[in-house]
Amino acid sequence: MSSLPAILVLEDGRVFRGRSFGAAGETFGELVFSTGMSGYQETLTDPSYRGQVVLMTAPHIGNTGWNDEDDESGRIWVQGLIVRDPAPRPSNWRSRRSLDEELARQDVVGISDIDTRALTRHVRDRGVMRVGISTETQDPALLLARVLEQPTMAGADLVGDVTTDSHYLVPAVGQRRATVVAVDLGIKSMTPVQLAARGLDVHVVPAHTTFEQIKGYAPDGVFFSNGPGDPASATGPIAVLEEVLASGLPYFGICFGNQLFGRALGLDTYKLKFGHRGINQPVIDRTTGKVEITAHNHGFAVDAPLDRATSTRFGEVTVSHVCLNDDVVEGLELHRDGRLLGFSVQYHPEAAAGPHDANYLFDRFADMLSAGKDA
Ligand SMILES: NC(=O)CC[C@H](N)C(=O)O
Repeated sequence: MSSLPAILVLEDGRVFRGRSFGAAGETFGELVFSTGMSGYQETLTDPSYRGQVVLMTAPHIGNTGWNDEDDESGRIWVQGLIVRDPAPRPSNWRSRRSLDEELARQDVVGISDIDTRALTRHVRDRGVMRVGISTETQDPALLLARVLEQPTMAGADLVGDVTTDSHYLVPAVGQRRATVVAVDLGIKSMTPVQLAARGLDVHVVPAHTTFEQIKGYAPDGVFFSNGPGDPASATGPIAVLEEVLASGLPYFGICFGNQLFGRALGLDTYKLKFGHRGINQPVIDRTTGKVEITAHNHGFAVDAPLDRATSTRFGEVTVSHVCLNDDVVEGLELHRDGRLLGFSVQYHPEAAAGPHDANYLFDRFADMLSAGKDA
């Protein structure tokens, strides 16, 4: 493992010193923390982390190395990784190489030997902010000047960086029940697999696909995925979603897809102080009163009244799910003429690593699409 010294500078001038981990060099992004005790490989390969430097609050990271199965996409997307204690020797039957080696192989700069508890508490007090990590300079003032030149996450339009170049089909497993177009705003590999497992033919399409092109696949419903950046900046996909809703096609959205649903319905989105990132967040389903333990990765949220429905030009919107930690909106439902037309969640029913409490949402969507076909 490399023993180069490295420094970390926050945009408010706070400095931490550690050691180089993964690739040497310099990197910048928005510093966010994830509280998952496991799942670092899935976190690093989640396209929603584009533009962000991730701090893992679990102190020992890399224990199970890096395998060939758990990636959520084709590469690591985080701008950088901050850990306390990297595992010097991975131990797992699936491990192919160490986390340190994989970071270096993909040229991702990391830093270890950081007091991650102090840094997390700082971010929790002051809010998320830009950060720089460097092995190239040990001068905090120099690095700080470069941190302050970086773009902020508020206003960031990053979907174009992560979306697929072209259409692909994930065919239904078993008997085909219906067809869905899944708009890839940064989709994770498990999501089409979960949909296909429920008998749906899944046409995954690039983020810039028009409504006319979507209709060309003759879908029974439309899905919008998770994704990076500020939902307010995704004006193209929001306009397409408005056309989808006007057409009456059933809709399901996850995370970014929940935020864009909110915006298409005329609700606002806002930036959270430090976001939700982890795999044990309690969320209440307000229809059933049941609590789900869920995986989260979001820095923005939908602003909607919890206590009443909102009338929109597409129908009545209600908040279906709420986070029990802080009352943040975690799900929306749209009803028109007494019928459920669309729903979305801010958290991740496809969670990996993570609990599977929310898996039923994929069943709900598949049932909705096949019911629409029979009607
Ligand atoms: N996982 C996601 O889809 C994240 C959505 C959005 N980029 C946010 O940070 O809130």
